[in-house]
Amino acid sequence: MAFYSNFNSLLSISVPYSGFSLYKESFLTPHPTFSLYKTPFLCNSISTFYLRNISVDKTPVLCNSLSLFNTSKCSLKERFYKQKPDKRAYELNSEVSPHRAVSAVRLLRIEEGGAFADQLGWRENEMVYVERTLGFRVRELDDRNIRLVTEIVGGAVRWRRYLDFLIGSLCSNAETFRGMEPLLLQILRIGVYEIVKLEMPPYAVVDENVTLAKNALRPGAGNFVNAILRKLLSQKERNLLPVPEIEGTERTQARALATLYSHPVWMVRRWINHFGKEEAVRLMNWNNSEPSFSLRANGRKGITRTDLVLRLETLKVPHEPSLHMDDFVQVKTGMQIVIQKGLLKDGLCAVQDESAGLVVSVVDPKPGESIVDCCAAPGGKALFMASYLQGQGKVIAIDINKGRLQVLWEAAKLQDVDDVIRTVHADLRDFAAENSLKADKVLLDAPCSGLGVLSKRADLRWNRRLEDLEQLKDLQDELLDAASMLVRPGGVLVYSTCSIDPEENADRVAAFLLRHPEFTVSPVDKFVPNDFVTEEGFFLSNPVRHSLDGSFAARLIHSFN
Ligand SMILES: C[S@@+](CC[C@H](N)C(=O)[O-])C[C@H]1O[C@@H](n2cnc3c(N)ncnc32)[C@H](O)[C@@H]1O
Repeated sequence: MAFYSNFNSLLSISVPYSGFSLYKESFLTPHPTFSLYKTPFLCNSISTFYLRNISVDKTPVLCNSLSLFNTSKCSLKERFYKQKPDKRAYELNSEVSPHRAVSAVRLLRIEEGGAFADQLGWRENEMVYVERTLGFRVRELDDRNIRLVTEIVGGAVRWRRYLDFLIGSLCSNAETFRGMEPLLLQILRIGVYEIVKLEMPPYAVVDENVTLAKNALRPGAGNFVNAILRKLLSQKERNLLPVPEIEGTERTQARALATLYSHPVWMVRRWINHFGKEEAVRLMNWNNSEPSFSLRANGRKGITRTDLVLRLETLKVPHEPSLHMDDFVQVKTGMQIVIQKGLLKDGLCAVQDESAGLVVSVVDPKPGESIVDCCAAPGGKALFMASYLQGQGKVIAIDINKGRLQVLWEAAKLQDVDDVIRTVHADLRDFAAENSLKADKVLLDAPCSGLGVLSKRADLRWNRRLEDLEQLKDLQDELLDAASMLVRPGGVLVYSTCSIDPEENADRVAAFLLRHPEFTVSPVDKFVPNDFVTEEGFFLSNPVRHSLDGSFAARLIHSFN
């Protein structure tokens, strides 16, 4: 049995305080369109929290999962009520440091699945969440504040496991840490990250985070933050910060490394297994470093790399030309300025990692060709391929996700390549079964673990599970089979991922070739620099070796008969 919830409906749930996370997860897993609306409030050890439905469609809410909460200890308002427009004008609180307040709320939303850690810049509606969560207004953020939010949020997400290890070691017992309310934990993570990793002036960090906790929660929360951060400072000043011991069995060593370098244990074990301990540590260091971004000059709009460099110089954005791709420029800092000055909005350039550009080099698109991009959205590679066609030929961009496909289409218009792009909203497997289309070139940029892009996608490491990899492998095989049906005799099939995991890459290609003897490997050495070519003739960019995102591509040729 189900009842229905509308957009913006709120559901309130009261549970024993210590079980907050468990109850919340039990509800959110089967109901992904809900997210935590407000920090839970605590009264007599009962925590009441609100979940908001963010789906625009009516969402069925299953009574089975509701009954999860119907134990003797907890109560649930099994009634939705429409959220009233919030007409309250929140009062300005000028005591609270605005970038810390915004960072804490953004961190909270990332953990609840309502925001992404790789968000650059500022979204107009973000202050609404901040005010609702904190119950007051904070001062306007200037450019420096916005940069700090990006840095603190990215860092606190990357270092989450290590920060929690330190915070846990400073709590009087494990229960105190486990039962901590979410906003309080985020404030502590910010404080610990600022002291330990950013080495910011420590007493200011303590004062500012205590003020935030007092105002956003209650005076007792401020005292708690004060106690934890002061203990941490004292340990740091005496060089006594706890360090996980890397000793014992392979498993315990992997656990300690996972804490020290802040990654999930299963990932560390897998990388030690595939690449060895030293390479795994180098990879984790890369993932924890501040990401740099690359811009691709849009030749279709007549913009050369020299033009782009001139614009970046005028804007005083530090940059370096790419060593591997003629149209690309690396930008270490200052992406905020690039966004604000409209370079992306005007379609003059696009944010694209060189590793993604090199995958397009492996496809080698030429004017007049028909190209199918099987998993095309949000469109980085499809748009770059389209720019090579110079108005002749076509790129058929297929994707199962309508919203992301719309993003691709809007970008195609901005970048002036919409004349050669056609979008198709479909499951590739159905499309291949129902269409007799045969293209010159087919790119399958498959859904993957994304383990090659963890420096840019800071929260991804915490969202991936080992089981996901197994499921992805099956999907990748199915999509490869489907993509192969769209290649003409003598045509090219490129399989790519943004993963460095051999099981998603070379192993998938080997399994495909066993099922499809009509395809053979065409080595990629004619298309990318030798340094990126593996022994089997595949393309592989390695974050540690090339200082780029990790990605993989295999070029396969269909026989003529
Ligand atoms: C790695 S992303 C593609 C990135 C894209 N090529 C780019 O350069 O921006 C994988 C895409 O596969 C799409 N996808 C997943 N399963 C699919 C399916 N069965 N059929 C078509 N697209 C699918 C996802 O929606 C996602 O947009």
